Amino acid sequence: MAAFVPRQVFPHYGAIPRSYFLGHHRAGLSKMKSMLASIDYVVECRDYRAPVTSINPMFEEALGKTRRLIVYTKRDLGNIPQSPAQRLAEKKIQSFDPDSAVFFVDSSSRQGINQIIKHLRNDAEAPDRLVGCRVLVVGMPNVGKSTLINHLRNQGMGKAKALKTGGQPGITRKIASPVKIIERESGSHVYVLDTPGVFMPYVSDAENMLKLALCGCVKDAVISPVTLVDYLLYKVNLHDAQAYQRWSAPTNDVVPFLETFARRTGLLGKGGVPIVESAALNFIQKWRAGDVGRFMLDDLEAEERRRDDPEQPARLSMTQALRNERMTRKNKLDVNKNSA
Ligand SMILES: Nc1nc2c(ncn2[C@@H]2O[C@H](COP(=O)(O)OP(=O)(O)OP(=O)(O)O)[C@@H](O)[C@H]2O)c(=O)[nH]1
Repeated sequence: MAAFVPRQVFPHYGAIPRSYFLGHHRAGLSKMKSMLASIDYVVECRDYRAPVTSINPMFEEALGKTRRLIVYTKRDLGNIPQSPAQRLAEKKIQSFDPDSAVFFVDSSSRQGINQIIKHLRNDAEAPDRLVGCRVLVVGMPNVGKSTLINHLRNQGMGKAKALKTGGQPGITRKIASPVKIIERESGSHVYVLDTPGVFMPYVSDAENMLKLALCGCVKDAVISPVTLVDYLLYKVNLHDAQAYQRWSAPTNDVVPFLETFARRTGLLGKGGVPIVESAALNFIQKWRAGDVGRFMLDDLEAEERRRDDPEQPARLSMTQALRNERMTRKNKLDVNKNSA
C-alpha cells in the first residue's frame, strides 16, 4: 500500500465568514476603556494552541499603556508537558513580547498560577488607591479568563470558585465585580475583574478564523463543523496522521472520515446512516479535550520570519478592522436586497 501523504495546503478557504463582533463584545470593549482610570493592571489571556492568532490587537489599542502581563492558557492542549518541543516553543513565544512578563498555565496544574500570584504580589501596585489594586483580565471569548480567575482565587486566598465557566464562548457578558486574589499586609489587596471575551471585528485571514473557531472563540454554529474538521484533519495530518487511528486510517477526505468516525462512535441516524454533522462536532470536542494530539495550530517559525521581515504588513488596526466589518455587513445586505 502507498504511504499516506498529508495535504501541504488547505484548499477550502473560500466561503468562510470573517467577522464575529457581537453587541456584548463592542459594549465590553468600550466599558473597559471607560474604566481605565480605575484599573492598575491588565492580564491579557491568549490561547496556547494559537499563540499568535489569539492576540487581539484591539486590546493593545483600547487598554493603552496600562501595566500588563500575558498569560497563555490551555497549555496542556498545545504541547507534550516537559518536552524539548514545549521549551523551544515557549522560548519563541516569550521572544515575541520581550517587554512583558509572560506565563503559561493549564487548569490542572498549580505551577503557572503560583508564578502569576508571585509576580502580581510584587508588580501590581496601586499606592494611591485605598480600595487596593484592580486588575482587568481580558482576552478572546472562551480563552479561559474565568477559569484563570477561579484558580488565582483558589491559590491566592484558598477560596472556592467565584465565576461560572463553560465550553462555549459568551459565558461572561458583563464586566464582573472585583474578586480578591491576594491579601497584603499593607492593606493594598489585589482584586481581579473578569470581562466579556472580545473577538475582532474582522479577521483578514480566513485560516485564522478557522483556528479561532477550532479553539472555541467563535460559537460552533458560525462555521460549518464539517469545514472545521476538514481543516483540523489537514493540521492533524501534518502533525501526526496516527493521532486518530482509533477511529480511522490516515486520510485527507473529510466526509468519508466522518462517516467512519460516526460508525465507530455510534452517531447513526435512521437505517444506520452516519450523522456527519454530529460526528464533526464530536470530533472537534475530542480535539479540544486533547484526544487527537496536542499541538499548536500556529506556525511559530513562520511568525518569527514575519516579524523579521520589514516588508510584511502590520496587523490590521482597530479602525481598519471596523471598516472591513462594516463593508462585509453592507455587502451582505446588498446581496440580500438583490436576491429578494
Ligand atoms: N484543557 C483545558 N481547558 C481549559 C483551560 N482553561 C479553561 N479551560 C476550559 O475552557 C472553557 C472556557 O473557559 P472559561 O474560563 O469559561 O473561558 P472565558 O474566557 O471566561 O469565556 P467567556 O466568558 O466566554 O469569554 C471551559 O470549558 C474551561 O473548562 C486549561 O488550561 N486547559
